Amino acid sequence: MSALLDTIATIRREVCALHAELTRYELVVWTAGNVSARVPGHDLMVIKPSGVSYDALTPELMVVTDLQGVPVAGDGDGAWGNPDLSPSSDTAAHAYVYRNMPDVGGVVHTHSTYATAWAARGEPIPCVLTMMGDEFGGTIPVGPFALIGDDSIGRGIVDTLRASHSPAVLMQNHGPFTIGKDARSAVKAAVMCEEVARTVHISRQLGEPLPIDAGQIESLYSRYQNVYGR
Ligand SMILES: O=C(CO)[C@@H](O)[C@H](O)COP(=O)(O)O
Repeated sequence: MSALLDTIATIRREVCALHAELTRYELVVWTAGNVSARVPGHDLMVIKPSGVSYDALTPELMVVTDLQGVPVAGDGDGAWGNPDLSPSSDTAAHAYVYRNMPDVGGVVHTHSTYATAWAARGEPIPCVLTMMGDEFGGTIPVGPFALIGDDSIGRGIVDTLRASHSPAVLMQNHGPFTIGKDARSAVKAAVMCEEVARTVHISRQLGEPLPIDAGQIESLYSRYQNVYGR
């Protein structure tokens, strides 16, 4: 049990710290965005509390839930988190992803401006930048319109991302959700998603961006995923 408590304490620190990246890269306003991480080897996840300012977040305020999104009380000494706080309102979507994508260790949701502008139009972001080939392996897809409150958003994320290399999906009229092998990777995908959404939008103001050949996209993706940074 103490090994699990140590693991949860570490993940709470990581998840808390990663929320500072959302503000650093200006991906969120007010409290509208969230990071979660799976607790490896357990049917548990750690996510931010709902409606708490980013600058007020501390590791102790992170909420531990099961993979149905239900907060867990732990051993009653408060070591698993503050039982008085509700988990993020997007918890059900994060939990659905963890239940259905076993290799995913982190999930991020933002309403970052340019990516959400594409989502509002329901338009996938075409792969016209080498950075997109590297990180997304092609187009960033659009997921269905879905309301918060049940598994609809999670199902839309999983169904869309299973059919794609992309770790990012633009949920229609809502905003981006990103996944990664861990929470840091999912945050990186959220940062990259906003960056390419902005660049492709600006490019379009100048004319029609040039497509990249599918074979070249595969080469970019393969090098970046398997060689870059090793
Ligand atoms: O999209 C929405 C609400 O429509 C959410 O992303 C919330 O804005 C997230 O807030 P928290 O519950 O995580 O504080």
